[in-house]
Amino acid sequence: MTLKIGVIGTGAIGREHIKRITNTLSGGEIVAVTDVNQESANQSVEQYGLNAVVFPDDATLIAEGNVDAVFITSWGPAHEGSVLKAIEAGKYVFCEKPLATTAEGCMRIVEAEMKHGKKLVQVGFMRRYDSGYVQLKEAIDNNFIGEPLMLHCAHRNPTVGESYSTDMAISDTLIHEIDVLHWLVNDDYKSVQVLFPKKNKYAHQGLRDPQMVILETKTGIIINVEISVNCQYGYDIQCEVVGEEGIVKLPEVASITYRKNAALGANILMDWKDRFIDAYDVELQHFMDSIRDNGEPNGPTAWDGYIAQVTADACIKAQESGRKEDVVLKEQPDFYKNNLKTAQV
Ligand SMILES: NC(=O)c1ccc[n+]([C@@H]2O[C@H](COP(=O)([O-])OP(=O)(O)OC[C@H]3O[C@@H](n4cnc5c(N)ncnc54)[C@H](O)[C@@H]3O)[C@@H](O)[C@H]2O)c1
Ligand SMILES: O[C@H]1[C@H](O)[C@@H](O)[C@H](O)[C@@H](O)[C@H]1O
Repeated sequence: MTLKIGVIGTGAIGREHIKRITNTLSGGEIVAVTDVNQESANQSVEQYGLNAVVFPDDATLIAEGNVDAVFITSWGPAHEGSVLKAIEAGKYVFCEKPLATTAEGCMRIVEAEMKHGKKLVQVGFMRRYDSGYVQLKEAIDNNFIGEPLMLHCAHRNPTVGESYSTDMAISDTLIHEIDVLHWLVNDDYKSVQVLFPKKNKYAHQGLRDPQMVILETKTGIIINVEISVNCQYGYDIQCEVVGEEGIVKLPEVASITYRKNAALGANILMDWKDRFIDAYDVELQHFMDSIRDNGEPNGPTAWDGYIAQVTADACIKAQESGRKEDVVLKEQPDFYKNNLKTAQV
C-alpha cells in the first residue's frame, strides 16, 4: 500500500520531507501540496518532479486531495487549524513542532483525536529517532549508569534572523530538548527556571541570547540547557547524562579528523537539516510503516505535543517572572497510554 500524502507548507522543512519521501523512503507518495505562497507550492512540484495537484489552501487539499495523510509543515500558528481539519476528515497527520502554539490549542487537538476514537496524529519530535539519543536511552533504560541525577545540555545555532524573538528560544528551539529529555529519563517535569547570562554581542537588539534553562523533574533530576542562537561556529547539540555510577554523552557527529597547520581538528555541521538528516528519515519511515502495519502512527503523540507546550509556556512565564515556575499537566488519558514511546531504529 502506498500512503497518499498531501503537504501543507512547502518551505524549508516541507521540501526536505517532500524530497525524502520522493527520493529516499518507501511507501509514500506526495500527491497534493499547498502553501499560502502559491508560487512556492508550484516550485516544489517542479523541483522534485511530483505528480501532485496544487491546492489553494489546507481545507481544499484535505477535502478534495484524495490523500490518506497530511504533513503539516507550515508556520507554527497555522498548525492547529490544519490538524483539526485533518482529524475531522479522518486523515493521518504528521505535524511538525509545535503541534499548536498554546497548551489549550494542543488540548483541543487531543480532544478531537479522542473523539475520533483512533490515533491519527504524530508530532515531529525527530530527536527520539536520532541514533545518538536512542543509544543514550538504551544505556539509561538498561541501568548502565545507575539512576540519572543531572543532565548538562546545549542547543546552539550559528545565527538567527531578525524576526527570531526571545520567547522563540523556548517555543522554536528548546522545544526539542523539552520533548526528548523527559522521554530519555522516563520522568515528568516539575518546575522550570530561565537565567539570562551576559548578552552575546552578535545577538540583535531585541533578543536576549544566550539563555540557560533549568528544568527539574518530579523525581528530582536537575537538567540545565544552554540555548545559544548566535554561537557563530556551528549547529551544535550536546547532552551529557550524569548517573550514580557513570556518565553517558551524546556522540559527536562523525567527521574526518585532520592534522594541518600545527592543528588537530574535526568538522562541525552548520545546519539542522544535516545534523538530523538520518533521524528525519527514520522518523518518517516509521510514521508510514506503522500506519501500514498497525493502522495508526505510534511515534510521539498529540499528548506529547501537549506536554511540550505546557512546559514551553511555563518556561516563557519563567523568562518574564525570573522565578521558578511550576509545570502543571492534566492527567494523561488512557487513550495515550501504552504508546510505543521508543523509536524503532
Ligand atoms: N523538526 C525540526 O527539526 C524542524 C526544523 C525546522 C522547522 N521545523 C518546524 O517546521 C515548521 C516550518 O518551518 P520551516 O523552517 O520550514 O519554515 P518556512 O518559513 O521555511 O516554511 C513554512 C512555509 O509554510 C507556509 N505557510 C505558512 N502558513 C501557511 C498556511 N496557513 N497554509 C499553508 N502554508 C502556509 C509559508 O508560506 C512557508 O512556505 C515550523 O513549525 C518549524 O518550527 C521543525
Ligand atoms: O526550527 C528550527 C529547528 O527546529 C532546529 O532544530 C532548531 O535548532 C532551531 O533553533 C529552530 O529554529
